Amino acid sequence: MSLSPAPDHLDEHRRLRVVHEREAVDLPAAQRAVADLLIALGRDPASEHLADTPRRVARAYAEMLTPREFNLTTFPNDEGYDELVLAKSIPVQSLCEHHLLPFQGVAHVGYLPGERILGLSKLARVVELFARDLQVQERLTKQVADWLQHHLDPKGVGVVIEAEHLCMSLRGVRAAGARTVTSALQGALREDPRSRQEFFALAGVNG
Ligand SMILES: Nc1nc2c(ncn2[C@@H]2O[C@H](COP(=O)(O)OP(=O)(O)OP(=O)(O)O)[C@@H](O)[C@H]2O)c(=O)[nH]1
Ligand SMILES: [Zn+2]
Repeated sequence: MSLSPAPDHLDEHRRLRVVHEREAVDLPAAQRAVADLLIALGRDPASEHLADTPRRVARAYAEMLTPREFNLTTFPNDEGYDELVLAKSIPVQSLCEHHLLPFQGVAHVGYLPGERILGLSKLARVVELFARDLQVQERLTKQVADWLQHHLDPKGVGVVIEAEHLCMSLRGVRAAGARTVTSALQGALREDPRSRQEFFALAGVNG
């Protein structure tokens, strides 16, 4: 068996440019708002220590809320691979929409291929596409599963996210170390108990 794809095979690679459709962050307005917040917190934004803080914070939020663009590259599933493909422990960093504090952890994203298989890195890119937003973990989990089902049209999709929310560890209930687990399933992983169990076993979660 040759490891290099035949030239006509290369032509069948399909790329879909994925860009996010969210409103761009208004940096000057965000900067003014951070300066106002510092004043409200009893701090002096004109002091030498804090002079650059509004600009830094505005840029930090803009970065955390802006996913990178990417190509969704798929390949024909010529060998008819029909077992699970699972990317485990993809880092997830997002912002809780209630407190604007980070939540972070890992995502396990799997699918049962149909006609096409996906470039492996794209599973992590899809997680980032939805994580760089103001989120709740449940919505993030479901958006990743629904998007993959829609764009890849596999036989099934499974997503598990395990994350620690800083709003639950630094403040409020102060339950440091508590991790929240959410899952979203589509297609055969949702309908077929054996596939579902296999997905949760491979992801390391008791389904
Ligand atoms: N379901 C869900 N809740 C979240 C998520 N992130 C944060 N929360 C919760 O959102 C809730 C907001 O509750 P509120 O009572 O309005 O806010 P709060 O007074 O700051 O709540 P405490 O955190 O309990 O002090 C809290 O229970 C948070 O733990 C998430 O991703 N999913
Ligand atoms: Zn929160």
